[in-house]
Amino acid sequence: MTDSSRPVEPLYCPSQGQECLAQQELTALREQVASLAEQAHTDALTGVYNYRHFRQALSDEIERVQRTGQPLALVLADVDHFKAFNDTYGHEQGNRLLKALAEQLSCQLRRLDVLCRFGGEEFAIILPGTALNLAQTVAERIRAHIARQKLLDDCDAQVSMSFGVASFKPENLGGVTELTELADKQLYRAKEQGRNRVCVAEDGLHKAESVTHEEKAVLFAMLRDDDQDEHQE
Ligand SMILES: Nc1nc2c(ncn2[C@@H]2O[C@H](COP(=O)(O)OP(=O)(O)OP(=O)(O)O)[C@@H](O)[C@H]2O)c(=O)[nH]1
Repeated sequence: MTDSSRPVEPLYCPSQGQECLAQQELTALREQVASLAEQAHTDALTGVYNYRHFRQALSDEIERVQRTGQPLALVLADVDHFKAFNDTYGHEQGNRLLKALAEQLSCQLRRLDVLCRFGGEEFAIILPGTALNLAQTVAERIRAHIARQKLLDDCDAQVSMSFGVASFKPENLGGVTELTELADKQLYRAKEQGRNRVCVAEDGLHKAESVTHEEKAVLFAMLRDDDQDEHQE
């Protein structure tokens, strides 16, 4: 049943007031969409970028390296003995520590660097246009900064972080996963060697672990030749 006494509102009224209202609604909607998009890329606890954003940003940067030949470095940073911190001071205080660390890391970086929470107590820092030796210097500076910082007003715990650094070169095969693994290996070494230190994937490691397209083609040709020789014998 319809209420015939109620005036039917047109979907669109070309009077100025209606247009204004529609414009306001559109603006509000756009803001909501932008805010949702931002949330999808932000870590809720620390406010830095999340893992999803990390993979996207690193992939974009690798593509840029392949186009421009500019250097690119990745740093993985992990809080030392964070479980012990949580056990001693509580999970909430652990959360506050992660927030404080994200702030300290971020204030040590340039605007174009990308700081992300990689997961748990681990952060990733993408350093565009940065060669390996410079990335090592940056990681070392951050390490020293964190180690001497009083991170929480109400807690005297001394906190340190370990760092793994790797760089991407256009001649390397692989992408996001391979570069992340390289940095992660170095982070593991830093932990093994006693923590609160920076370990770096030497250039030699890149070259030894990667094979160019040309080298691959030669290797396959050699294998095919061997195969044919075996069949002929
Ligand atoms: N408070 C808090 N704790 C977290 C969060 N994410 C992960 N953790 C804790 O971080 C701890 C990480 O422990 P481990 O992986 O053993 O590492 P660790 O104690 O830092 O030891 P090393 O890395 O070897 O120095 C675990 O106890 C997790 O529960 C978080 O968002 N908040």
